[in-house]
Amino acid sequence: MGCSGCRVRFNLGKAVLPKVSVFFTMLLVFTYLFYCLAGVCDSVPRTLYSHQSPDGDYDDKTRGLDNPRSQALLRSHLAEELVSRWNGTDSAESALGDAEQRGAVEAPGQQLPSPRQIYDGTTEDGGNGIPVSNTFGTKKIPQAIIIGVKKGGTRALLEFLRIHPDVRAVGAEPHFFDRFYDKGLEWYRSLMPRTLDGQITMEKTPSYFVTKEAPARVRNMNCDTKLIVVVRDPVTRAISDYTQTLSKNPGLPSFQSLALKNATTGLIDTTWSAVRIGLYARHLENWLQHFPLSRLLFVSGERLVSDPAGEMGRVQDFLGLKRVVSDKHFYFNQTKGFPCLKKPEGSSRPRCLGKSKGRPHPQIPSEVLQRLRDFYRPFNHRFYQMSGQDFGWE
Ligand SMILES: Nc1ncnc2c1ncn2[C@@H]1O[C@H](COP(=O)(O)OS(=O)(=O)O)[C@@H](OP(=O)(O)O)[C@H]1O
Repeated sequence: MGCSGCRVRFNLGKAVLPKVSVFFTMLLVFTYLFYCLAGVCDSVPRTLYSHQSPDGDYDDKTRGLDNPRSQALLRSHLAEELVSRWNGTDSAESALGDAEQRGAVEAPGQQLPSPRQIYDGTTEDGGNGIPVSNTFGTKKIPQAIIIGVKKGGTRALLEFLRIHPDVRAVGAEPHFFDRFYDKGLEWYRSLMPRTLDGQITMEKTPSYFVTKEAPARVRNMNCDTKLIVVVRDPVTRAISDYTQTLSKNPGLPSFQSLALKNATTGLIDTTWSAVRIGLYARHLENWLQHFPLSRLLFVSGERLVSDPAGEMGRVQDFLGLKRVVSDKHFYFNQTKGFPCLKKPEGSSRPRCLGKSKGRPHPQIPSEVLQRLRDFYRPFNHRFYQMSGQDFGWE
């Protein structure tokens, strides 16, 4: 009896099953299309999270994003993703480093990276190995910008900040306020990563600090923008700047022939950008025409190397962030001679910034160094007065 019943059902199934399965397939397809049209598919996490939870558990937890617990969870996953971004720094950094160097030698308007390339931090090969398809949150104009100085340690600061779960930043330098201002604010905003409530959007473009028009432009965007300047002894900074250009143009004249107008008189050539950028007091004057001092934070490039956690504490306070980035995130890499990020919990290996950061500098004759120190001294003192901080450069 049981057997015949089965047979009957089996026979019946044989005849009806194809139609039923077509019906259910169509039903599933239409339901899916309906949900997509209703916009639900857009909120489903894609590549960024799919690898984190193959069992689909993560999707269930993150669907209700207006729930603060879910947002916190998502932020912690973003933090993991950002830490792994640092861990991929060697490959990513060479692309970024190249992009930065290109920026130093190319005319404005050339090699404009696409918004997606800028967001990924890969302006050339597009392949830094970071899955970025975060579809949560909204793109906002930055609330805080690292405006300078070139070769001050701006990349290190940005990368240290990026491990903070409440910071989201563009990988490469957008150069909006100096080169691409005519693209408009919407273009600029489109370059930004998406942020959730409570997260800060940031970017770094060190040339803003020395761009005459930049302060008024940033103020027009938002007069409450927080501005961070990483400053470094202007003599070392100039040599670092020269070293970068030399790495691209091995035939470059010597540092001293570029720094001095006349070797006999020892007159400094202030038209050389490597020298001019170090006149911090002059550039700061320009910014103070448009922003109160309280909107600016000066980070010591030297202390960012000798005490990264200490400087990061100040930066996080200034940005109104919880002090998440601390001592436990850093270790000093003897081979590189710089602080690097430790292995973050549950993530992969420790990483340092790439080869273009922390390069050996050429030897400069001591009398040229002395001449430059004498030249910068009054400007440095003026800068200490204006900023209310003594950076101890001598
Ligand atoms: N943790 C860590 N690792 C490596 N390098 C570090 C770090 N902290 C600060 N620095 C210093 O950063 C200098 C490069 O500065 P920037 O990143 O501002 O350069 S750039 O303007 O973006 O090209 C770079 O300059 P050079 O030493 O001349 O290469 C470094 O001295």
